[in-house]
Amino acid sequence: MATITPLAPVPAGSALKPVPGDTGLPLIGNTLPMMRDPVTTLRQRYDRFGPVSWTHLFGLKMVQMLGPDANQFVLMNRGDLFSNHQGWSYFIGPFFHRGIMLLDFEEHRWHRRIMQQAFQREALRGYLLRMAPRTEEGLRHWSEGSVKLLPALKQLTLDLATDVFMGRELGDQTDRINRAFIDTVRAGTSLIRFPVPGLGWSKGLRGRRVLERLFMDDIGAKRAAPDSDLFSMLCQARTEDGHEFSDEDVVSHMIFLMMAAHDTTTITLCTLLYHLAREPQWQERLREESLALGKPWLEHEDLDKLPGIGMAMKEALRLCAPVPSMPRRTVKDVEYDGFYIPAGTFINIAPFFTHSMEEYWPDPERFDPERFSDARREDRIHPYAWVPFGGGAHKCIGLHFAEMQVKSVLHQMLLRFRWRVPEGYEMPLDTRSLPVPADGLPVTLERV
Ligand code: HEM
Repeated sequence: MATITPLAPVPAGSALKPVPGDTGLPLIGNTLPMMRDPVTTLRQRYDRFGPVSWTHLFGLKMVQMLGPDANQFVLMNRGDLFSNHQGWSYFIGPFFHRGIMLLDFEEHRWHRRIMQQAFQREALRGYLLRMAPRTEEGLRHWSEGSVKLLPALKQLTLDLATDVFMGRELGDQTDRINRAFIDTVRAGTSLIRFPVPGLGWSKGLRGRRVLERLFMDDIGAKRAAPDSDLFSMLCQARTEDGHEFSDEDVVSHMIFLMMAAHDTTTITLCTLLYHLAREPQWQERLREESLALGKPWLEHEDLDKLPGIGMAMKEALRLCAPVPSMPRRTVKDVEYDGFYIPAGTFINIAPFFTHSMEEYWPDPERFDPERFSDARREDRIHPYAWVPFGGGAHKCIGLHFAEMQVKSVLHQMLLRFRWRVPEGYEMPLDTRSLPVPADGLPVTLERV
């Protein structure tokens, strides 16, 4: 077992403890086990070191702060101790710079107040109205038999995003834009973190340029003829005191938003559909709920009328948090749980891990949506035990959008298809970047 080494000496005379940890392998540290199996790796570290420890990851010295208390401390960020910009930029800065999640403190609050206008209730109602017929059109092309759900759902959510977000069809650009998104997202966890032609980092930079051009080319027309899509909403968004986004801001926010929305909802739908395939009694229960609603499409006022889907979605987000980690960097010396973390340290919190802690979640690997029923509400054990959308100032601004989209797609899937997987099938997860089914999630579809 590797020797335990302190992160940094504590200041003279301080009663604080140094953060314990180990370096892992030369050069790559603990990157590979963390990418291959983050939950087991973090569990081993938690059992060995406790909730705060450091190691080398992705070329950095990084402190893992594990469990709900750490989530709360970091996400609430009292005293502006942690920078989002410095944490996330290391991973995705070249590809998503000036995205709202990469802004800090006063500047972030300024942008968030403007962006909030595009996520008001009325705007959301409009997005759902656009989304529902699009979903139906997409699903109409799905045929019975064997289907890989990951690519099919990715295509569906991208089609939805281009309409609901951009207000237009991509036509023959679809594949190129899809590729650009995948490349920008994947580039963040490249092992080679500089541009080498053909490798991830270069592809990510090229993806960013493709997306910038796509939005910049459209922005004049959008400003001239606004509609109910998100791109228009960002162009029009203005606070009461008259603040609004520049063209460059709108483009950066659109690139970030498309990414933030596209992969996360696809992952949530994959997790849901996987568990519902393994547990047909749950699939039937949700289908009955959707049939009882008696509507082919969901409208905004229907969202709370499907309690089973609501619980199942929460459970899917617990079992597979689409944003598994949230990196930050300390901008001041931090004291946490008696430990000393100096300014300039990269830290990480890990919803993926928190959601699998048996200390908080009985039988954590089991798909059990009833955990979230009024009778049980296991998430109430700690306000930061269930954190798929983060918390504090950077809490996901699109969480209601995500809820709408997942419920809307699932409702239509339930009415149209039954789906199953072979007895004993377990979905392998590719956790190198955001967690996705490594085999594309093959299922058998039959019409209802
Ligand atoms: C199930 C789907 C989703 C999940 C699990 C999710 C998760 C998250 C998480 C964990 C964060 C916080 C990251 C941090 O603090 O470091 C976040 C931020 C954000 N999300 Fe989501 N998200 C989802 C869907 C969406 C959608 C659909 C949109 C847009 C339509 C969106 C837009 C954003 C934005 C703009 C931020 C940054 C907010 C800020 O920094 O102020 N997300 N999301």
